[in-house]
Amino acid sequence: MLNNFSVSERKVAIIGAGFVGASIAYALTIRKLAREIVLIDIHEEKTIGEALDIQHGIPDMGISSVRAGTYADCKDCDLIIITAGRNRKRGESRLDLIAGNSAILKDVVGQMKPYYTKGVIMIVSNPVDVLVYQCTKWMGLPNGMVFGTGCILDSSRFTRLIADYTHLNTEVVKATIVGEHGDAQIPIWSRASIAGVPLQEYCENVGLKWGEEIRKEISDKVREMGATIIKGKGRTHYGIATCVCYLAEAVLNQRLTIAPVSTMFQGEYGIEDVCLSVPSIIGVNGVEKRLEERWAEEEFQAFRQAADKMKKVLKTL
Ligand SMILES: NC(=O)C1=CN([C@@H]2O[C@H](COP(=O)(O)OP(=O)(O)OC[C@H]3O[C@@H](n4cnc5c(N)ncnc54)[C@H](O)[C@@H]3O)[C@@H](O)[C@H]2O)C=CC1
Ligand SMILES: CC(=O)C(=O)O
Repeated sequence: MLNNFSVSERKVAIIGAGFVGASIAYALTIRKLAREIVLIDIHEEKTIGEALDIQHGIPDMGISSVRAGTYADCKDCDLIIITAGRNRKRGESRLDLIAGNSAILKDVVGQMKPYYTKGVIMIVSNPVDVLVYQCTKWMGLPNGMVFGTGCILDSSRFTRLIADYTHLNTEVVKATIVGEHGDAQIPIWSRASIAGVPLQEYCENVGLKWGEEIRKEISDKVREMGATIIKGKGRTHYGIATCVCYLAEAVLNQRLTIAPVSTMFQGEYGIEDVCLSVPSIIGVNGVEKRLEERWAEEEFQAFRQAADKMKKVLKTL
């Protein structure tokens, strides 16, 4: 399965040209990751404006053709990114968005599906784990071809906070959040490392204070980070745009990577019929495999609780 490569035309559709969709289009362009980017949104005039604005960058800094389009442009896309949907307001949780954004996703999938011929579908809209579940069921594609950005953004925040605490560059920190992109997220402290050295051992080595109090402070900050940013500026979009670029590179350039993204479980960790994030191998077919890692017992327990919580949420749909 991992060797099932095909030549990608690097055509990307982004459905939802709001802050997140436009930031993704901009980031993909300056990273030169796509040959063609089509923005699709119910607000046609705004979408044309976003596409023109991105197209007018210095040519040497971006080679994509960026334009506003329609659902017919989803034909032959290598990657379709869904960002349509409302953002949470101050004080709301991501799960408060279910009814509204699920209806929007239904509309989007209903309009996109007749034109879908191939390619991976990446969900960004919230609540991402719930919407990945619905889109997976509605599209009926092989497992992993629909996936959500899930906990990649949380893991990026986690990595940043550990790097800040240890005064190191983020590149040497390896740290992952799994579970829900939401309150039931789980930091996998048992496997967090600095250049391959377990985090606790590293801190002892360099004489940095370490223990439950510091772990809790960092975990709480990561869980609240989305809300903290929303309190400040009303939304988040730059962080997720770079995460999407990273994942798009794996799909479009067949650059296999491992990241904690959300897909439909099929018995891994004894869990099925629910979408959550675990470190997964990502390539041209989306999620090729969910890795089953050896976490600490309390991390497994928290993960199983996250799955139970998500199953209860799915029953309300
Ligand atoms: N997964 C993650 O880590 C993150 C997810 N998000 C989520 O991304 C979503 C988008 O956020 P923003 O771009 O800030 O919101 P926004 O309000 O700026 O943009 C949403 C866009 O969706 C469009 N839209 C609404 N209904 C549509 C439909 N039926 N068909 C096509 N387009 C439609 C709107 O016209 C609008 O342009 C939200 O659900 C937000 O919570 C945001 C940041 C991080
Ligand atoms: C909006 C959101 O889901 C986040 O920034 O985490």
